[in-house]
Amino acid sequence: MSTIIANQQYGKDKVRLVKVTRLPPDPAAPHLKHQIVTELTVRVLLSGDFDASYEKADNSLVVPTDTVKNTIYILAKKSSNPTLQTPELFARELSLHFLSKYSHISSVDVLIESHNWTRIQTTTFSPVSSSSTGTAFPTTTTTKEHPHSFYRAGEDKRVVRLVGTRTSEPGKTLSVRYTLTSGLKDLYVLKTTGSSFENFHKCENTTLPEMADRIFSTNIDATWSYGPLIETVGSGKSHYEGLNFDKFFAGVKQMTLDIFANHDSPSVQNTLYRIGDTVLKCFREVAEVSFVLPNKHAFLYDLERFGLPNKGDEAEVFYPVADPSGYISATITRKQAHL
Ligand SMILES: O=c1[nH]c(=O)c2[nH]c(=O)[nH]c2[nH]1
Repeated sequence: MSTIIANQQYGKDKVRLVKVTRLPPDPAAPHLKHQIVTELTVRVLLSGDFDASYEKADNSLVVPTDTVKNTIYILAKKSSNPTLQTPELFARELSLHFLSKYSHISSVDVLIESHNWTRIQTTTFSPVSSSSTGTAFPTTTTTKEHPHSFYRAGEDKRVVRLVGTRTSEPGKTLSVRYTLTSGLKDLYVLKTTGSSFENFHKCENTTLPEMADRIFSTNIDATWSYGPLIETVGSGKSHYEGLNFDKFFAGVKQMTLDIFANHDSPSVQNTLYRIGDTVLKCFREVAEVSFVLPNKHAFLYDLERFGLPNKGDEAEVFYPVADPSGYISATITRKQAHL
């Protein structure tokens, strides 16, 4: 006989949902329909007393993955964070729902990706005629946020992974220990200078030249965690309450962009470290932060063959390659004071 020892989880993956929130009309412009949109991709995996379903084909305790999917949509409708714009809060609602409704579930693993729908700024164009040519050039006059139209600003996503584990006896007041990481994914950035890679290790296998100036392009994944989070339902005691997740997300994204842009990078490794160090200095609540920064290479195209200079200060034409890329990652935390 065999036995299950790990990874006993099942549930629904890639559940896609869009939620539209209708805001109350503005008395000054009641005809405008002010709305908010949130698009999420959700995975919910359950663990618990399910060995019999794997080992004995006994489905009596198996909450169908179809029910899991329905529950995601039902809670999206009923959420007390109605816009779903803070995915950490929706993840907690999902986790608490499954743990409180099904006493044989011991742990709920929720993964949410929130897609980057950004409100469109519309502009009123006033055509201006050029006196010499008579051509009409559009010049902008006013810009305003559109009440209900959005564009996908990028493939970057806000991500949350929450594992809620029951710490109380089934049937008693529910206490939960959460492991929570927030993050951002696929933040694709590029700088055309202000990046170098020099004085690296060399051996007979090395062909890479010293690079005093290069393109730096990467697709950033960052995740950060908050230390232990514990909640006893109904007690008013929850570590979750005091955390401003939107502030952390906006802050980490902005710090990442600022340091990427402003720091003269001697290597991807050092830029990664500087971003992490800044996040930990600015946000005491963040216990550790992890990054994955693929180094997406763009090589100089050899135009010398055609008598065209394309090196050093005259380097202008490059060819970006999808594969292979460098892969630079690290998890960073505060140094412990020595006792
Ligand atoms: O920033 C870099 N780090 C590396 O480790 C590396 N290796 C490489 O070939 N190019 C680069 N660039």
